Amino acid sequence: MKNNIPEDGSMLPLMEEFYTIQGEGFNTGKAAYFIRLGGCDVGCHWCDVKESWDAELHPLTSADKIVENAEKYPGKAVVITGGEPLLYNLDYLTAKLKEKGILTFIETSGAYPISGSWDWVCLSPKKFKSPSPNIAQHADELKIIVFNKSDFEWAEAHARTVGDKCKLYLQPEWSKSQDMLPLIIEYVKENPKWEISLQTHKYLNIP
Ligand SMILES: C[S@@+](CC[C@H](N)C(=O)[O-])C[C@H]1O[C@@H](n2cnc3c(N)ncnc32)[C@H](O)[C@@H]1O
Ligand SMILES: Nc1nc2[nH]cc(C(=O)O)c2c(=O)[nH]1
Ligand code: SF4
Ligand SMILES: [Mg+2]
Repeated sequence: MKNNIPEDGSMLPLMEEFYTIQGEGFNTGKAAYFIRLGGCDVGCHWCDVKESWDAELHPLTSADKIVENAEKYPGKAVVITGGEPLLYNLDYLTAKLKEKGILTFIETSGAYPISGSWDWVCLSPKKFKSPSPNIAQHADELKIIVFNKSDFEWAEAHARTVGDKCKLYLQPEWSKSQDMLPLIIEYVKENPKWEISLQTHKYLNIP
């Protein structure tokens, strides 16, 4: 029990859940049910969901209830995000989802050790709190947020930590997109192992 949150993952602080289209990265364009867990201590100054940071503001919800909600939708994939979802033990939630034939995708900074059983791991490491040891080996996708020029070198350092099959994405920080996109475009043309990821849901005006 940490802050009244059971460590077996049976109850999780749920900020919001919504059925939408994955807007970012490899799975862009696919229908998915998003489960956003509250709590994050990474502290990215440009984070687009700062309301998620304080776990205590988000009601503890049973993992069974979350699965029951996810099951109602025709899209058979969930994205577990936050906040930082790996603050919690996700073994129980992901096992139940998979029992129901639902694909499990995660969005994580990697700041905490991996738990859960995943069909797709998007690792988006942050300068503000380094990824935990070995998490890079689990990444199917490395998604680096580009806030300034120095982030390209930082991206390459992280690319050296992931496996050969890991997809590599550069995603502009939303408020810096205008300035960073021309640099990202040139970078990808010169270094085609990288691809561009955009937050397409923000252009589409969907959650
Ligand atoms: C809000 S985070 C939650 C999951 C996890 N804490 C993480 O950072 O990966 C979801 C995704 O949004 C990205 N993101 C957050 N704020 C952003 C911003 N202002 N511009 C672009 N991407 C952003 C993160 O890097 C991450 O890939
Ligand atoms: N449509 C949509 N796609 C997303 N991909 C990652 C998101 C996130 O906040 O984790 C996100 C989100 O908030 N909405
Ligand atoms: S790690 Fe993710 S949720 Fe936490 S502050 Fe950074 S972008 Fe926001
Ligand atoms: Mg988002």
